[in-house]
This record gives sequence, C-alpha cells and structure tokens, in this order.
Amino acid sequence: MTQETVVRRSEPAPVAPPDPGRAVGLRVAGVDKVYPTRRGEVHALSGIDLDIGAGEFVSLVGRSGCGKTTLLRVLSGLLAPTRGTVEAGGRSAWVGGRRDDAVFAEFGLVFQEANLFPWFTVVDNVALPLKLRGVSRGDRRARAIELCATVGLTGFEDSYPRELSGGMRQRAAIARALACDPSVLLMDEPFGALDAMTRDRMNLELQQIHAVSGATVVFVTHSISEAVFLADRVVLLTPRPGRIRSITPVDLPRPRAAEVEATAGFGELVVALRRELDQED
Ligand SMILES: Nc1ncnc2c1ncn2[C@@H]1O[C@H](COP(=O)(O)OP(=O)(O)OP(=O)(O)O)[C@@H](O)[C@H]1O
Repeated sequence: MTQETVVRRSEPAPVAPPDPGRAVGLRVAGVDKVYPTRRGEVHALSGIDLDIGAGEFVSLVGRSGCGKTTLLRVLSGLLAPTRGTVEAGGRSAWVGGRRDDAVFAEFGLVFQEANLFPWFTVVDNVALPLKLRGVSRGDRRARAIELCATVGLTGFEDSYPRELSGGMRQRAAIARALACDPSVLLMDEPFGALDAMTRDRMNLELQQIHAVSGATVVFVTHSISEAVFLADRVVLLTPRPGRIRSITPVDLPRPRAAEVEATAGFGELVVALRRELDQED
C-alpha cells in the first residue's frame, strides 16, 4: 500500500509571485488538422484561432472525439497541423508543417499516464530532462529534490514508481515536466485516471504549482467542473469537424479553495457550459 503525502487542506496556501519573465503566450491561427485514413479523411480540427496569454491557464473541454488531444499535440510539437500556424512568445513554432524544435524544447508535457521509468527512482525520473541537457549530477539532484517538494513528494525521492500511488506518480510526472522550467505546460487529462478525492487534491495543488511556476498552461479534461475550477478561460470544442464553439472567461478570484465549487458563480458557469454541450445532441 502506498499513501498520499500531501496534507489535506481546503484553503490553498499562499504562493510566491510567479516569474512573469519565463511564460510565453501562444497564438494559434487558422489551424486545421486532417487525418488521412483508409475510410477517408477525418477533419479533426478546422479553423482553430486561439490566443493564450503568457501565464494564462486555459482548459480545453468538449465531447469525446472533438479534437482536444489533437489540438494539444499540435501545441506540443508532436503533430504537424495540416494548415495554419502556431506561435509561442511571438516565435513561429509551426509554419507550413515545419516545426522549430527550439521553441518546443521549452515546453513541458504531462499525459494521463505518468510514463515514469520503472528502473529509475523518483528523483532520477524528475532529473532526467536535466541529465539530457547536460546538467551536472549534483545540480540536477538538488533541483529534482526541490521539485519533489513543490509537488508534495518529499520523503519519496528515492522510491521507485511501483512504490507510489497513482496520484504520486502523476506528481512525479508534473515535477519532471517542470524540471526545465517550462514556459508552457501542456497537460492531457493528467488526473483522468485518479479517484475523485485524489483528483480534487491534485487540482488544488496544480493551481498552486501554476502560480509558483508562472507557466502558461493548456489543460485538457472531460470534467467541466475541473476545467472551471482551474482555468482563467474554458475553451469548448465541438466535433466533426473540431471547432471552437465558445470561450468562457472564469472570473472567480484566486487562489480558489475547494469551497468555490459551492458558490453560485461557479455553479452558473458549469451549468452554462453543460447546457452548451447538451445542445450538440
Ligand atoms: N491518428 C489518427 N488517425 C485518424 N484519426 C484520428 C487520429 N487521432 C485522432 N483521430 C480522430 O480525430 C478526431 C479527434 O480526436 P481527438 O483524440 O483529438 O479527440 P479528443 O477530443 O481528444 O477525444 P477524447 O476526449 O475521446 O480523448 C476523432 O474523430 C478521432 O477519431
């Protein structure tokens, strides 16, 4: 059995001011993605235009198959758009299907599966991106230990992934994504496989990590309430082809405690977004 390490709390602790110099904004213009398949073309994204501010937290929601993962993969440099451009901090990231690797090297990625190396300890997993960049052993261990503390894994630095719970493994994956001080953090359903209580706790912690790191975050989720809780804006995609249906600002004050979900303002946003989704039926 493993145990969660982070103290339960309903009030987020105060956070250090973010480093505004590091984050960059993203500009997506006219992005289409067409997958050629044996049964014809699948228009996964069509005419996506989206500006995301430096340090902003944007949630992507929508029905299964509406193109959330496709858009995130385009933003992370893993998938070339069929048409359109992506800029990060004013630099071209994707133009005409060509990518600038240097731009994407500054991004951190977190997926639904933690994808840790089972034969490495937590600290070695977290430090791996630093090792790949040639950071000295001592420096990368010190930084990885610091990041373990940021994500609530102090005391588990020398554990192996199999000795951690699902939530702890995701924390390690987030710490690894933060290792290179990313300007942009792209997260594809990072808490989708976790139980509801752990997920709530991870949402509180992610809010704090976002505030401390100052990174721009794009977060894919199936959960409307998770999207609203975390985001500055919620982008709702609609399928066949994947288009932006609406962009909803979330003006709830930060830091947000778990209790915000019981407020009228939160409830109204969730209901309005659910209604929009239902209209697609
Ligand atoms: N590699 C691929 N080849 C062909 N079609 C694909 C491929 N990947 C995704 N698609 C199609 O593109 C569309 C968008 O898929 P995508 O995975 O981006 O949606 P999603 O909103 O992330 O879905 P989910 O919420 O179920 O994860 C779907 O119709 C899907 O079938």
